[in-house]
Amino acid sequence: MLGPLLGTCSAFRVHQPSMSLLSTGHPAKARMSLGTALRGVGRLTGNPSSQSRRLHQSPGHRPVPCSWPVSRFRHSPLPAPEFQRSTPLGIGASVSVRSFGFLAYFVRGSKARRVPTTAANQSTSAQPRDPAITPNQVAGQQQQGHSSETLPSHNQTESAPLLRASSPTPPPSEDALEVERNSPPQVTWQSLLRLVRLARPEYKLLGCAVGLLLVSSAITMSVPFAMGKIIDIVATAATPIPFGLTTRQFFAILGSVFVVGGVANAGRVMLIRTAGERVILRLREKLFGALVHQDIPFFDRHRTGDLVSRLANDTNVVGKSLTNNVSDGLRSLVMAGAGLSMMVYMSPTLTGIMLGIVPPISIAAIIYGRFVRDLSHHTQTALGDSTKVVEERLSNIRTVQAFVMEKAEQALYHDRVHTVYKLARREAVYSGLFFGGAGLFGNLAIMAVLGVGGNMVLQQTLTVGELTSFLLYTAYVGGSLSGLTSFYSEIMKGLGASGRIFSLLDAQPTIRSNQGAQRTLPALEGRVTFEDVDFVYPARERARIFERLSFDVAAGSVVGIAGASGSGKSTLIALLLRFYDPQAGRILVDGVDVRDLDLTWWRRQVALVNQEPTLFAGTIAENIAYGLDGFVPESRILEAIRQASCDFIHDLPDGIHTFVGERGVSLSGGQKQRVAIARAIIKNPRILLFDEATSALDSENEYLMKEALEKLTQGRTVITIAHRLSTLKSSDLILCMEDGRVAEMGPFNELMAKPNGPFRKLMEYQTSH
Ligand SMILES: Nc1ncnc2c1ncn2[C@@H]1O[C@H](COP(=O)(O)OP(=O)(O)OP(=O)(O)O)[C@@H](O)[C@H]1O
Repeated sequence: MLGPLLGTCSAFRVHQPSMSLLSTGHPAKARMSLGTALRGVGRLTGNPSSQSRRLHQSPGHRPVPCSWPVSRFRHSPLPAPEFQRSTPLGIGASVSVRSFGFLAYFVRGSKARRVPTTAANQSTSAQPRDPAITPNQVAGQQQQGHSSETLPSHNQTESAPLLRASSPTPPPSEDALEVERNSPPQVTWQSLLRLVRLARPEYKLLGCAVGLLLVSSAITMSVPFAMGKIIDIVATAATPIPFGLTTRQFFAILGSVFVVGGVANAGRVMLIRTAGERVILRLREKLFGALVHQDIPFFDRHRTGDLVSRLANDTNVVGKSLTNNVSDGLRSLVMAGAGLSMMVYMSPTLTGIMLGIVPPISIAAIIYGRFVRDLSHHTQTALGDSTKVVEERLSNIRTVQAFVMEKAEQALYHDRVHTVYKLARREAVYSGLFFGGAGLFGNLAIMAVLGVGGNMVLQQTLTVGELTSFLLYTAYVGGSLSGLTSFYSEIMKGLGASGRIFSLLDAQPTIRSNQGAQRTLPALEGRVTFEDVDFVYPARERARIFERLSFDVAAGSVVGIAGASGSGKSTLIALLLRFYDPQAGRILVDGVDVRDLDLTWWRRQVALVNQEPTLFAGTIAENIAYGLDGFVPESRILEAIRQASCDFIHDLPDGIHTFVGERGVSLSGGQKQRVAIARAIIKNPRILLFDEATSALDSENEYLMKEALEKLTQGRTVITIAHRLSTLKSSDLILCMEDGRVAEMGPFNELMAKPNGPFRKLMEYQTSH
């Protein structure tokens, strides 16, 4: 009796790889992985140089606004080990482990909901929020199990809010923001429907794919039956070939059917993936569009790393869950149903035995699997922490090397990776026991079926071929059930990811262009008035910046703003540009409240040169033309370069087509500032805002720039934030800021003539230090 049974077993083992090839649904399963995420980001990044060079070729082309920091993704969470994966232990292990996975889906599903964002999101922002805490302290605290996010902010100890917002939505507290960031999204029927609606435009592709899926699944499910028949034909000459076919004809037909199955499967995979990529493409475009239109308080609340992760990872998860996972789930459903029916058809007794053994073992496996999975989760978290160190230190390598901290950083990383190693080692031991046990019990279950089935063969109530078919169907059903469990958890992941995406898509900016009276002023003169302005930053509502701030800047005048660091000089500019709205009071331009102006029109009247000018990865020409619509002639760029005294550009080998690197890294601070000034000048704005725009220039270049700027400022209102005496001297009017209010205001000489005046004291302090 054992002979045929062992023969059956070994035949199964030999055939298993080829069967798994036929059952392409599972090997082909696309799971979210680090590689996928990086590929996604790679696509987003594109080739900046090639993109940027097109500026002057295509009218309407705008420079690439930014390049995505690929490094932020390098620590994307690695997928946790999946316990339902087939093992090299043979059929028993494969069947039982997959079956355990089926019952374990509740565990994974709930976990997927509990941990919506993992190391990827945490690790992207390792900046300490409390300025009093150094990076090393942060690192130390993280090592003790606290992430930088949980560090108490010094503001939390401050007294109750000084001001209440009069804006439509009250600013959320920092704690509330933390909760918002960490809380899992709501999974409801509406969100499920909304998720499904994303795939609606792809219904043609998906419909064809489902048709092909049914064909390929039907053919795949005929394999065990056909194999059983072949074994019976070969083993017993008495078994007739169906439909009176010859052996040759039988194999030819079988081969042709398999070819059809292969073609159908290939078509299914191609169509499904194409549909998935199209969903991802649309989602990414929509999401990026929504993000760039958000107001600045939104970006104060959300960390860039989180947003990038949603754009790259979550869109991918959603696209895949709607297409690949649904297709795989459907395939699993069809195959599990058909397989179980065939099992019952072949032998109800053996089916009963199988169903009696697997569920109890599966329940035990769920409990153990949960324990091992939690261990794995700890390992992933520790891995995320260690990745944070790498990312932060490598992106700030100049600081690390300048402070000769290489060895200290190495030691810190050593500690982190050793923690990961210890957890991973523990996980390896328990996982080994898990897989070993699962394989053993699976094989025991198979043995039981073989024992009973063997007896049935001896009693001639079952043929050897039928027993083989039965075992093959068992394997197929096991695999399909496993597919169904991952289908559930993938859909859950998709729902979680779509919830995070929808929350961004639904976010309504409080400051946007299509609100208010949307006025434009035909002849803007440029008078700027602050009238009793109260302001707190929404993300830090307990720290008042301005209280009843009032001043008036005449049209066409040059105003210098002085004040100690942190006195709110840059905040003035942020308010003027409507990055924020004041909670009380008004900001007027030519007597009109800026909130009544069309935002796009208003921002086009103003040009800003920042303290730390931001250049984008692209050429100098593209950076200068940034903000202009349509085709920009080279002559216009050269004129702006001349006006901004950017002569250094002509000495560069590629001139205005020199690539400036990410964030303009290949230019010096002074050169970047001059390019930024050219970028402001080319806009020909009515109001020019300089936020310490010449601070990075040496004395000679500052002098040259000053001369150039004097010409440029004629006929415009210019507001200059400056610390340097030389810059302030040439202003028509000086505003000296102190404690959120204008402490003093007047011409330079007048303010300097007051022996104890705040401005004079500030200047004296600066010149004596
Ligand atoms: N986005 C923000 N969210 C919360 N608080 C902010 C934000 N930006 C600035 N602040 C705070 O507002 C205050 C004023 O900052 P601001 O940048 O206007 O000062 P400043 O006078 O320009 O300083 P400096 O001369 O050093 O550039 C500071 O206490 C700063 O910490």
